[in-house]
Amino acid sequence: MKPVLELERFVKARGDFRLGPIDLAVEEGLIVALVGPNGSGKSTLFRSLMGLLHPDGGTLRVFGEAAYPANDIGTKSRIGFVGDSLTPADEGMTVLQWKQFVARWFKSWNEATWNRLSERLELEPKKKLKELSTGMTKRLEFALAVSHDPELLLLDEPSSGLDPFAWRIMMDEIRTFMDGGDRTVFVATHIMEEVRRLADLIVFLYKGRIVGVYEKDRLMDDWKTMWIGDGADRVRTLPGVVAVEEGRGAGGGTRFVTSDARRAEAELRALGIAPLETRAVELEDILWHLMETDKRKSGGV
Ligand SMILES: Nc1ncnc2c1ncn2[C@@H]1O[C@H](COP(=O)(O)OP(=O)(O)OP(=O)(O)O)[C@@H](O)[C@H]1O
Repeated sequence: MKPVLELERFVKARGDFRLGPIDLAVEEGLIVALVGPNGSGKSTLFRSLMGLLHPDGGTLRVFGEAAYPANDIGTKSRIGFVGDSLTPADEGMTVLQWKQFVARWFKSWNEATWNRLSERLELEPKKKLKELSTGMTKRLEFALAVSHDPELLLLDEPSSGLDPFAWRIMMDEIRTFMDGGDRTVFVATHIMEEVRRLADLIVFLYKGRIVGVYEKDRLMDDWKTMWIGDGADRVRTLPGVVAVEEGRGAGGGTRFVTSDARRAEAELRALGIAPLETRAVELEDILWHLMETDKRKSGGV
C-alpha cells in the first residue's frame, strides 16, 4: 500500500501549544480516525495537512510529494477537505452560486455526485450561505468536498452539528466514496459510533502527541472486561490489567479490565481460575484508559 500522508518529526507550535514531533503514515485504501480530547491538536494537524498552517519543523509529504512547495493547486485538488471553520466564501452567495464557484476550480468536478448529494442532503440551491444553519453548512461542505472526486478526504469533525438523519447519509456516503477505488479517508472525530462504524485504524492524539496507532478490530479484540468469583489478589499482576474493582461481580466477585485479554485469560486458567464472564470494552472506555495510562507514564495527574 502507498502512503498518502507521511509526517516525520513534524512540529507546529501555536501560542503555548505544540503539536509534535509527529511521525505518522496514512496508507491508501484505509479509513483512519483521529481521536483525542479537546485541544489535543486535531484541527492544527488538519490545517497543517491542508497547507493552511506552515510547519515549524520536520517534513510532511502528501501523495508522496513534499507538501505544498508553493500554492500547489494540483495536490489540493486531489483532497476533499471539511475543516473546523467555514470555508471563506461570500456569505451573500446562494448555495448554487457557491457550488458553481467551487466546481470551476476542479477539473475532476462530478456533477452527478453533486446532484445525488445535494438531493440526499436536501440542500436548497437558492438559500444564501448566511442563511444556512450550522448543520446545513456542514452538509454543504461535505457535499462539495466529495463532489470533486478527490482521492483523499480530510474531514475535521464533519458530523458536528449534523442531525442523526444527515449523519446516517454521511456515513453511507463515506462508504460509497471508499468503494470508488484506492481512496483514503482521514477523519477527526469525537463520535465513537463513527469510529466503530468506519475506522480501520485509530490514531490517538493527546496533548499534541500521538499516544498510539491501533487497528480498530485488534483493539476491540485485545481489550476485555472479565469477572471472576475469587482470586482478586491475583489479577493485578495479569498481563495488561489497567483497572480492578472488587465486589463488582455477581456474588461479590472481582471485575477487571485488560488490554491483553488472551494472555490474561491463559494465565488465569493456569492459576486454576476460570472467568465467570467476559465482555467487550466500549471504545470510549479503551481510549480513556489509554489516556490515563499516558498521563501516569508522563508523570501527570
Ligand atoms: N489561532 C491560534 N492561536 C494560538 N493557539 C491556538 C490557535 N488555534 C488553536 N490554538 C491552540 O492549539 C491547541 C490545539 O487546538 P486544536 O484546535 O488543534 O485542537 P483540537 O484537538 O482540534 O480540539 P477540539 O477537539 O476542541 O476541536 C489548543 O491549545 C488551542 O488553544
